[in-house]
Amino acid sequence: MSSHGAPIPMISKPCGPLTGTAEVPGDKSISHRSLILGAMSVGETTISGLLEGQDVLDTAKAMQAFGADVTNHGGGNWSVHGVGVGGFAEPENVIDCGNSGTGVRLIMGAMATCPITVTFTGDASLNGRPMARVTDPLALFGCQSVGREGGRLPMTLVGAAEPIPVRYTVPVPSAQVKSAVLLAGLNAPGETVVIEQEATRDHTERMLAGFGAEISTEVTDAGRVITLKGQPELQAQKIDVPRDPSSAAFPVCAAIITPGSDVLVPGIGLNPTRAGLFTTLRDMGADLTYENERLEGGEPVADLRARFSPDMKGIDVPPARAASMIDEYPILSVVASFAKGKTHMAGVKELRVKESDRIDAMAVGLRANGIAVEDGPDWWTVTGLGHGNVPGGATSASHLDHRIAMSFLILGMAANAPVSVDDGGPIATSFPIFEGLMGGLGADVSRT
Ligand SMILES: O=C(O)C1=C[C@@H](OP(=O)(O)O)[C@@H](O)[C@H](O)C1
Ligand SMILES: C=C(OP(=O)(O)O)C(=O)O
Repeated sequence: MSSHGAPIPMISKPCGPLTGTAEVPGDKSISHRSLILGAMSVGETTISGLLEGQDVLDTAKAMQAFGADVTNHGGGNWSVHGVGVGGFAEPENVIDCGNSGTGVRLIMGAMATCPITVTFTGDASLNGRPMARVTDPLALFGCQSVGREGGRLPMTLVGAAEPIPVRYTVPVPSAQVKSAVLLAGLNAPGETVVIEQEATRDHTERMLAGFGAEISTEVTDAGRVITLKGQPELQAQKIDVPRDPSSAAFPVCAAIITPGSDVLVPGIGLNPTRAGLFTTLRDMGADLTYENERLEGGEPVADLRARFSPDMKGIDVPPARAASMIDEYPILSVVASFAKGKTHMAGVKELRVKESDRIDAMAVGLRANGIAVEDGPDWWTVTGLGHGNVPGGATSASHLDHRIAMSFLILGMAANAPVSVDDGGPIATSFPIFEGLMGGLGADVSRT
């Protein structure tokens, strides 16, 4: 992939209606957790529908380096023979998590209460992202760390030989921080308690319960209080990874902005901690319906039907919804460009510390394509021009950020002139079949 290699410039040209069925790959968050929890279990965990994006492949490789037996059986079917809670061996080499914040932060948590020393690194994007948000709470367990200035990778962690349990209030809305603390708590005696003021994606809690840990969540005035009993024996599971709502966002939004489109995106999880974008699109007046609503593995799932929506209006996106759509703001800003009026997005400071500063990356790129964007430290406003009025025509920098690259390529499908990105390589981290899938619906996306 190009975050370690040559850039892959790409172009997206205005296209006719997008039609057909878009089967998006497995959920990235659940795929990482399946491999990590499988590696911390006793017995063989089998996984179907694993996302085979580079982020997840890097986590698979890491689990192998910690002593788990990870096997790819083909067709998205994988198995992990775990080493049990506290059973991680010391890797012989540096752990390279590539572009993945989820991978590195969850793995740091998982090793922090094992008596091993591990050095972590990543690509230029990951090595610029803040890690103190994870190493600060891990220090409370007794895990030491030393990294570059500002708590950046490469970084070495010395796991606690005699970990103590922790009570920790997460200071930023982050499922990665919450999950790192919970995974560290697995190998500490007694109860580890994590308090989050804003609800973030709850896959770690749900999956830990599925693997047999004693974990409970109480909703209080202080927020969600999550209590985990340490040192359980996790039991291997059979996991069927659902399709990723964050990937579904791209064909859904493409259909909404491209004249004449009608696209079905089947089997998408509507866990309320993930589905904020779809609510927002409906609030803007998008023609997005949920068909065949059902429960799968205890989670709400539906087939999404997205149709061209010429009459959308800009809205104020409620800040309380931010955590449930945090990865979807870049593509929402593209849809907002085709709505009439201003879309205001506030309470989104976290966007500045993702694979790129996503507010800045989108603001600069949208302006170059003829859209007015204002921004401040934790907010931005996009002034939509309505359908048929978005100029396009520019080449944008993707900053080693898959969501920025995909968002601009979707913009090009409905703008008046083609839109290019300097590097589509990072798309392989989360959505390796993006180009073929969008092409199959009728989009004109290619490498230049
Ligand atoms: O826990 C996870 O799987 C993720 C949490 C979010 O990050 P933060 O926890 O930093 O908000 C999200 O942006 C990321 O894509 C996946
Ligand atoms: C923020 C993201 O991922 P990560 O933090 O795992 O790099 C993302 O996929 O949008």
